[in-house]
Amino acid sequence: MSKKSGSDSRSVSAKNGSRNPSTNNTSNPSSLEESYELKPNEILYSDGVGKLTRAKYEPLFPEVEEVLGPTPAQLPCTLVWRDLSVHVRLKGGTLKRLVNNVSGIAKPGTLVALMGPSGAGKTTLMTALAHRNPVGTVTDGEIAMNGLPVGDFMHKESGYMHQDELFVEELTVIEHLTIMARLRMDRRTSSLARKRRVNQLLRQLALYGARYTRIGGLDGRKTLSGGERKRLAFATELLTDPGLLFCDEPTTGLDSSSAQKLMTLLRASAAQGKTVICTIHQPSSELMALFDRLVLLAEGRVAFAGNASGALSFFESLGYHCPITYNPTDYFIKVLAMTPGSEAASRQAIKSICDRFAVSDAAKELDMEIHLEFHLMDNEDEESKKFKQDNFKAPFFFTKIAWLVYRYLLIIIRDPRVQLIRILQKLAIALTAGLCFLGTARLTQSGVQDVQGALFIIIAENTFSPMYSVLHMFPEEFPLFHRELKAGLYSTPIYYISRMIALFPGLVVEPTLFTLVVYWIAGLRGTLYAFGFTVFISILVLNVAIACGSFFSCAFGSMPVAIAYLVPFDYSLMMTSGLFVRLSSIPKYVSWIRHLSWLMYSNEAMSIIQWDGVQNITCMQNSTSMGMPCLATGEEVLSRYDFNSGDLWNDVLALFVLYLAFHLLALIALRHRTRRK
Ligand SMILES: Nc1ncnc2c1ncn2[C@@H]1O[C@H](COP(=O)(O)OP(=O)(O)OP(=O)(O)O)[C@@H](O)[C@H]1O
Repeated sequence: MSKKSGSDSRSVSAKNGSRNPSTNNTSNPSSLEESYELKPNEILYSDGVGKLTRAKYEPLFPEVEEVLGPTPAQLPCTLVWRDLSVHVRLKGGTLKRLVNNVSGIAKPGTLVALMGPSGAGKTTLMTALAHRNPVGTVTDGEIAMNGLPVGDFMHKESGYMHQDELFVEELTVIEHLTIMARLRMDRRTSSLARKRRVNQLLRQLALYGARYTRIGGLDGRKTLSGGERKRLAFATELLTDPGLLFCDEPTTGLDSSSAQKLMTLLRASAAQGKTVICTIHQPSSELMALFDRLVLLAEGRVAFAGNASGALSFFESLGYHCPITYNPTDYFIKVLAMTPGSEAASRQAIKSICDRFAVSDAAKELDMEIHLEFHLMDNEDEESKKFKQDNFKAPFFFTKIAWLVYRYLLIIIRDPRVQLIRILQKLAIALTAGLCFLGTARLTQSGVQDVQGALFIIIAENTFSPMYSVLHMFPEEFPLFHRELKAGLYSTPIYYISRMIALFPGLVVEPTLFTLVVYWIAGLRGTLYAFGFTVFISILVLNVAIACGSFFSCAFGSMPVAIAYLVPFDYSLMMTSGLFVRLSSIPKYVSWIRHLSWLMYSNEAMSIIQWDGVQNITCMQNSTSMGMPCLATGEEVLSRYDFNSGDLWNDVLALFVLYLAFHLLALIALRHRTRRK
C-alpha cells in the first residue's frame, strides 16, 4: 500500500474519532473535521481530557508498513460507566461490596491507568467494565460501550490481557498466533489477511526473530523471556484489532526496560486510536508520563480521576504535599493505603479524600461528559444498536474443532521421544506378559486357565494405566481452557471433543500393538477373525477406560482427589469382572456393579471369541480321579465363568454404551465446573 493510502486511513480514523462528540468536546463535528485535516505524516493524539492535538506520525516499524501497509483503522471505542457498584456473594448469601458507586469514562486514543493500593478494587472494577466478572459477582449501575450496554459482545469487541499469561507451552510463537487467529478472527477474514495480521503483529511487537521459539517448556531449549511472553499475550489480544483493550498489571514481573517497552507499545496502540485501560502498581515517573488519564481508587471508591498534574494539585488542595524527592504515584498510593495499626484513621482519611473528589470541579466535569454519553446512547435507534451487536461472525463449529485438534496433536507430536518411549514401554510390557504365557495356551485343563489369564492381562493393561494417565489432563488444562472459554473462543463440547479426537490415534495404536504381541506369543486362537475381534475389543476397552478416566478427571478438581475416588471404583469393577469370583456367586447387593464393569463385558466377549465352538479339551486322568471338574468343550468353559456364547454383540453394545455414557458424564462434569468458577 502506498504512503498516500496510509495517510488516508489515518485521516479516516481521526474523522471517526471526531464523529464521537465525547472525543472532541464540541457540538460541531464538521468544523472539527476541517480543523483536523491531516497531512500525510500526521496523526491525532488525544490528551485524555477530550483535547485532540496533531503529532508527527512515526510508524513503529517503517519497513513493515512499506511491505504490508498500515494497520486498518478500527472502530473507536468509548467506554462509560455510571454509579457502578460491584458486590461479591459470600458463603451464606451475604453480599460484600468491593466497588462502591464509581463513574468514569475512557475515550478513543487514551491510555487510562487504574491505580490504587492493594485491595482497592482495581481488578474488580476492570473485570466488571470488561464484562468478565467471576461467577458470584453482582453488578449494579450502568456500563456502556459506544452507546451499547455491555454484554457478551465485549468478548469480541475488546481484548483482555491477564496479569498471568497462559499459553500452550509446547507451541512456537507462530503456531500459537496462527491458531489463535483461526479461533478469534471473523470467519469472513481471508487466509491471506489472517497471515498478514500475524506477520504484522510479529514484527510490530518485536517477536519476529522469536517466531519459531517454543513458548515454554523445561527441556533446556530456548524459550520466550518474560517480556516476550507479555508481548505475545498482547499480540494475541491485538489479532482482532479491538478498539478497546484491558490490561491487568501488564508490567508485573518485568524488569524496568521490558516494562518500558511494553508500556510504549500500549501507548502506541492508544495513539492509533484504541482505548486502553490498565491496572498498574506504582509505575515509575517515566511510565506514568505515558498515561493520559489517571483513576485513583481506594476502598472501592474513586479518590481522583483526571490527568497526573491534576492529581498533584487536587491532593495539594487537601493538604497532601508530595515531597520533591518523591515519585508522585508512590505518594498517592501511600496517602490512600491503610496504615497498619491505625486503620480507622486511614479509613477516615480515605473517605474524606473520596468525598472531596466527589464534589470537586473535576468530578462535576466528568459527570457532565458521562451524562452526555448516556444521553446519546438513549437517543440511538435500535437498528444501529443491533448492527453493532451482530457484526462479528465467529468461525464455524468444525473449523474450531479442526484447529483445536491441530493444537493438541502438536502437543502430542512435539516431543517424539515421549511417544517413542511410550510405545517401547508398551512393547516391553507386552513381551514380558506374553513370555509368561508362552506355549501355555493349549486345549488342556491348565490351558483354560492360562488363556483366561492372558485375556485378562490384555484387558487390564488396556484399562488401568490409560485410565490413570488421563487423570491429570483436565485439572492441568482447566485454567487455560476456562480462560479461552470465557473469552468466547469455543464452547465446552468443542474443547472436549477436540481433546478426545487428538488422543484417538494413540488410543488405537497402543492397544493394537499390545494385543498383537501378547496374542501371538501366548498362542491364542489362531484365526484372523479371533485375532481381529480381540484387537477390536481391546481398542474399545481402552477407549472406555479413557472415557471413565476423563469423567473422574473432569468431575474432581485435582488428581489426588480423582485418584481417591477412582481406586475403590476400579477395584469393584475388577472384582465383578468374572475372573476372580463367579458372577452368580456375587451377593445381590453388589452384583449390580458388574453392569458398569467393562472388564466383565470385555472378558466375556474375548472369552466367547476364544472358546465358542471349541471341542476336545483334554482331561487329565489324575485330575478327574481326584474329583476335579473336567471342561471338555468351549461351551463348558464359558458356563464355568457364567458367560453366555450368545452375548457377544450385547457385550460390544454395552461397551459402546459405557463409552458414550462416561464421555457424556465427563462433559456434564466439565460444564458444571466452568459454571461454578
Ligand atoms: N471473591 C471474593 N470474595 C471476597 N472478597 C473478594 C473477592 N474478590 C476480591 N475480594 C476483595 O475485594 C477487594 C478488591 O480486590 P481487587 O482484586 O479488585 O483489588 P486490587 O486493587 O486489584 O488489588 P491488587 O492490586 O492487590 O491486585 C480486596 O480486598 C479483595 O480481598
